[in-house]
Amino acid sequence: MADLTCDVAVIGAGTAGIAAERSARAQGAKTLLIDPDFAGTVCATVGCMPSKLLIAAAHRAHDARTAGLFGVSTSVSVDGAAVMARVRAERDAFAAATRAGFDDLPNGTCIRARARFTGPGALSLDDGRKVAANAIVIATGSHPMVPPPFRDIGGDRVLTNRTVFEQADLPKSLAVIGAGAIGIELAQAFARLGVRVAVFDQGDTIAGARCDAIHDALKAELAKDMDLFLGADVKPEALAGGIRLVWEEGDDTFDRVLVATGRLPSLDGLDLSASGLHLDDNGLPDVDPETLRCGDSAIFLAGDANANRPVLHEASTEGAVAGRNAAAFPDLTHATRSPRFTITFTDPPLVSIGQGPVDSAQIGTADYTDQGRAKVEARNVGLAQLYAAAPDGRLIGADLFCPGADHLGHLIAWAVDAGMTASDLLSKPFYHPTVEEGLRGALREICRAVPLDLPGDRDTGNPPGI
Ligand SMILES: Cc1cc2nc3c(=O)[nH]c(=O)nc-3n(C[C@H](O)[C@H](O)[C@H](O)COP(=O)(O)OP(=O)(O)OC[C@H]3O[C@@H](n4cnc5c(N)ncnc54)[C@H](O)[C@@H]3O)c2cc1C
Ligand SMILES: NC(=O)c1ccc[n+]([C@@H]2O[C@H](COP(=O)([O-])OP(=O)(O)OC[C@H]3O[C@@H](n4cnc5c(N)ncnc54)[C@H](O)[C@@H]3O)[C@@H](O)[C@H]2O)c1
Repeated sequence: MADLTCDVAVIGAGTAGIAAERSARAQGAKTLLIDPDFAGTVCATVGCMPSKLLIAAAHRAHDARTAGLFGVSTSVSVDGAAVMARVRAERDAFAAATRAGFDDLPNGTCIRARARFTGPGALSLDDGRKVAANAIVIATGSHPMVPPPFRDIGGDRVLTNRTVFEQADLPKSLAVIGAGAIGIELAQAFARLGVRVAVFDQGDTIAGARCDAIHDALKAELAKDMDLFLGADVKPEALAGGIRLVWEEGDDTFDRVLVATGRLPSLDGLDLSASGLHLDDNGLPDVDPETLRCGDSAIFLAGDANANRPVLHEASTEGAVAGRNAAAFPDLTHATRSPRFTITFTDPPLVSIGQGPVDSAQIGTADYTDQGRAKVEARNVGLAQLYAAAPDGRLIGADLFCPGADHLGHLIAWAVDAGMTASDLLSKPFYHPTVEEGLRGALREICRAVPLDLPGDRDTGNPPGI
């Protein structure tokens, strides 16, 4: 006999879980939202927001340090304790706002407990209560994967995203293990705040960059602020108050190590084997990305927990789709997924949209080292590559590493999503002088190669100035 019954039980009150509960309730379902902490989301507490707060401080330091270029003199000093205090204060406000949202849920919706499966529609809570649900949404997120040699060291010398923002002050030196999104965003931020930083990755590619020209530009830009060791097999040794790293070509000692070697779906402890789901060799169920349904069950898997698109807007979308379908089960709606879209918040940002160079018939390149607005701002680095399909020049994706790429990336993602051709986008107004107009060269290149008519009433020149 269950202690709690509902139409839809959502496990995990993060971004995907909150969206799932809201969407299921909007369909008229009686819902339960189960979480041991209700601490706020990973995004607000130890993810997107504190990392962007640290990056914002680094931008200020960098702008102040480079102000001399514009004839503006400043003397820059970084108060590490104040930097970290602001990160935590603003982060706490974001997390508090998220937590306040739980108070608005109907009485009895929030269940503070850790859940595990005891059957296909049955959960056991760690407070001893039993839950029976018509459908269940798993939205338990992901956690940092820490390789054994670093895990074994322990203490406060080995940091992850869960602990790095709790540091009272900036370290003097920091080794970052893993040159993925987390690693390079934080590495560049700490370096620009005056920390000596070295980044080590066992692979040869930084942040999954998909094309050589972008990777080269990214690597060159990062190397201005830090030492980069790619293809490095690095071993740690604990020292009193620090940590020594040894790799093939050398060794060095650091105050702290930040491990950012990837994230794993948080499915351990859910006893998925009792759920009736068919699990693959990695213990993962098969998930339909359009319905978020696992196999032919009444169980849905959304957000980082399915490891498909582990970024925030996708967690939110997947939660909404899973919640709606769980409430309507077995009457499922298939969602149209938007193009894949990631932004890594380096300076300049690294952006990847939709399909990459290997899938594209035509590539158009925009060089930002000689682009008007970029030069005005002394941010003239990097490039953008736009990808189009044959035979019509329809835009299918892009890679960018250039000033304003986080905003340009949205324009391109929307154009890809809308099925626009290079000619369609080129016919839109481009203000001068902006980084947006830098894209016109790449669009024209695609139009000429397809070939597509260039919009007749637009100027075909693309000077950096004027
Ligand atoms: C440092 C960092 C920076 C990032 N920056 C960005 C960024 O700039 N932009 C971006 O788009 N994405 C970013 N991300 C990724 C983004 O944060 C995640 O994709 C998103 O937070 C995933 O949301 P979620 O709902 O899947 O998981 P979460 O928000 O982690 O929620 C999972 C919830 O499940 C609960 N839970 C776990 N197990 C159980 C259980 N057995 N029973 C009950 N509850 C359970 C947890 O307590 C937690 O509340 C970043 C991530 C990190 C780590
Ligand atoms: N701006 C953003 O949207 C943003 C920012 C941060 C994180 N995220 C999300 O979080 C996810 C996880 O980020 P992440 O950076 O931890 O993972 P990641 O998978 O992106 O990168 C991990 C890196 O660590 C390397 N690595 C793995 N094991 C190693 C080892 N033993 N020694 C050295 N290097 C090793 C890998 O080669 C890889 O380059 C991302 O995929 C992204 O979805 C997004």
